[in-house]
Amino acid sequence: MPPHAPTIEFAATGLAGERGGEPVFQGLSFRVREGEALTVTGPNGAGKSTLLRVLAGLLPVHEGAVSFKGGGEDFPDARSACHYLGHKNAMKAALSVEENLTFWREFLGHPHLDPWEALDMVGLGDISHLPFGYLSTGQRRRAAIARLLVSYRPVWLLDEPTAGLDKASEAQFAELMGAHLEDGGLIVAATHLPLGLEAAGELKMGEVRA
Ligand SMILES: Nc1ncnc2c1ncn2[C@@H]1O[C@H](COP(=O)(O)OP(=O)(O)OP(=O)(O)O)[C@@H](O)[C@H]1O
Repeated sequence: MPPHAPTIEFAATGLAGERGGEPVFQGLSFRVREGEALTVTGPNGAGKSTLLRVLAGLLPVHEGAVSFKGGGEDFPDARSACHYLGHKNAMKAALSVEENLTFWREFLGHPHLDPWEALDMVGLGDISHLPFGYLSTGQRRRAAIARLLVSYRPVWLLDEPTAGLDKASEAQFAELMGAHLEDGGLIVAATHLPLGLEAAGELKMGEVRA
């Protein structure tokens, strides 16, 4: 990276989010810079998924702000800079795994790895021709993880990314996250499980509302 390149920074300031007109969290602030990871923890219903959806621009900011700096013309704001991996895998069951990734690569822009290359990285190279609907739960999650690799976005917002993965796939995903951080990306991940990210910061969310 050139010495004077701006530092990438993703931040929330005084953020509040709602669900169904009810407040879920408020007054939440954090800052994550390139190469850094933040894990979001808390009990069921604490608002982790709601927070990630607000950060991704999929739910409105009720109060406060989400900001992204240093992305230049390619990534002028938070919405354009974020990959969002939610609970659902966002793939069409009838299309092959490779066709799904080809669609996402074109849709999301900033093409990065070829679909076959990304599928190799998650250990699905041999079954890229199968309809997504034929895959096992863990294989589906790995295909969804490959989506992060076919299109480049500096911020990875991950909601329980390792749900359904076996130990070997968890370790493989930890390596992919590490490589993304080394490349100057950043990660915000909601999780109940350790993700194998060294030196990740932690944002603890509060108790479930009554
Ligand atoms: N569409 C919705 N309408 C109304 N309330 C909702 C809606 N979606 C979620 N909620 C409520 O918002 C609160 C936060 O839910 P959220 O899914 O963000 O929690 P979470 O911390 O991700 O939980 P988990 O650990 O179980 O995934 C919960 O009380 C939930 O019932």
